[in-house]
Amino acid sequence: MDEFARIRHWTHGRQSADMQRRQGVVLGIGDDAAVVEPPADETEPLQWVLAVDTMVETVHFADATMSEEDVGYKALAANVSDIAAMGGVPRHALVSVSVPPSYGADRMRRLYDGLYACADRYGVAVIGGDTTSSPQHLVIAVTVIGTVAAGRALRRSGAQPGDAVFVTGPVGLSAAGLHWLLARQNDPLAQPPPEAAALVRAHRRPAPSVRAGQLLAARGTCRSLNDVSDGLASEAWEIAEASGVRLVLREALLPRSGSLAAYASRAGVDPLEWMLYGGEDYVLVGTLAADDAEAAKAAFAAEGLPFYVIGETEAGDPGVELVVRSERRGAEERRVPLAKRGYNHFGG
Ligand SMILES: Nc1ncnc2c1ncn2[C@@H]1O[C@H](COP(=O)(O)OP(=O)(O)OP(=O)(O)O)[C@@H](O)[C@H]1O
Ligand SMILES: Cc1ncc(C[n+]2csc(CCOP(=O)(O)O)c2C)c(N)n1
Ligand SMILES: [Mg+2]
Ligand SMILES: [Mg+2]
Ligand SMILES: [Mg+2]
Repeated sequence: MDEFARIRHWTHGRQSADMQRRQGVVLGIGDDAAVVEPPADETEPLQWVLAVDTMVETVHFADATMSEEDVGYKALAANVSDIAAMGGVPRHALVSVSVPPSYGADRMRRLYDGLYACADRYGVAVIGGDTTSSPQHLVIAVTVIGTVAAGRALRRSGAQPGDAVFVTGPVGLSAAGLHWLLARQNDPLAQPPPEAAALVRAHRRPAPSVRAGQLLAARGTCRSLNDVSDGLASEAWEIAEASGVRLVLREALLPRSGSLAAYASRAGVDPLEWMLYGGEDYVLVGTLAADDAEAAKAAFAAEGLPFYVIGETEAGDPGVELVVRSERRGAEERRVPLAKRGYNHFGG
């Protein structure tokens, strides 16, 4: 199959005309560029929210860690998560792939099966992309375009002293899943522990907090927001530096997953390492006015969504601290500074 036959094989007839129409698509895949109608919202004016993120074979995934479907799903989900982290509604996606000889047309078709599954899950219209060959590794870069009510986009920079710090889901599962997948690679006969399925799923099929981001944008009390790609500590540091505040996280308040605890104990690893520094969780971390924390939690619960208050902010030099969980009741609170560490493509 040549380049053009491949593109057709991967994308032709994959999304309903209805879904494309709902997102204002006038002209989708097939011309020099896509054409979309700006969405008309009857209640309030909108602004565009735009993001791009890339995944590279051997850096973000490998044959041992992800299926083709998983790669396509996660490439779009990671971008949808950036739109969620602004409080936006994801609408359109452009997909750029650089394809090595090891990925034939049918392997790529499976990648698009996963990508379209994610697109349908979040109501995103795939409207175009780009295709090149690659000498060795697969590279996929997805651009997502969304909207937010004008002036309501949630930034990293609005945290104020006295805010409550929250997360919209548990952290550390994806890193634990990756740990298991890499361990299995070295010992293919190893029996999966019972908790492996949940951890591997968290790694392969992240569930971006899109509805949560929208609820937060609509509340008007959320002052800062970020999504967790590089690890909770690193994203908390980004909020601290952008806002000029200190974030104080409490170990005892961090959501604990039974699967994570069980696997960490089996692997002889402190689960806190994965929770703080693992990354690829694609939950949201942010701050909101402390007096709205209880009501926000209730509003989330009413929609079946988790919301965990995990600490508070303080005035002072930007930084992140952890209040360590004490073994003894009534013991004096012990704080440790958290390193500005996490996944970083160039070390440091
Ligand atoms: N090569 C680049 N050229 C221009 N802007 C960039 C480039 N790389 C990143 N940015 C911008 O820098 C900011 C931070 O990007 P970054 O990729 O660190 O955030 P993220 O996408 O939330 O995190 P991650 O990529 O780890 O998931 C964004 O505004 C992004 O648009
Ligand atoms: C095979 C393999 N090795 C390592 C990792 C871990 N990893 C890669 S990128 C990243 C942070 C997010 O990326 P970005 O900052 O580019 O959004 C993490 C935690 C993986 N997923 N697969
Ligand atoms: Mg990025
Ligand atoms: Mg982000
Ligand atoms: Mg990153």
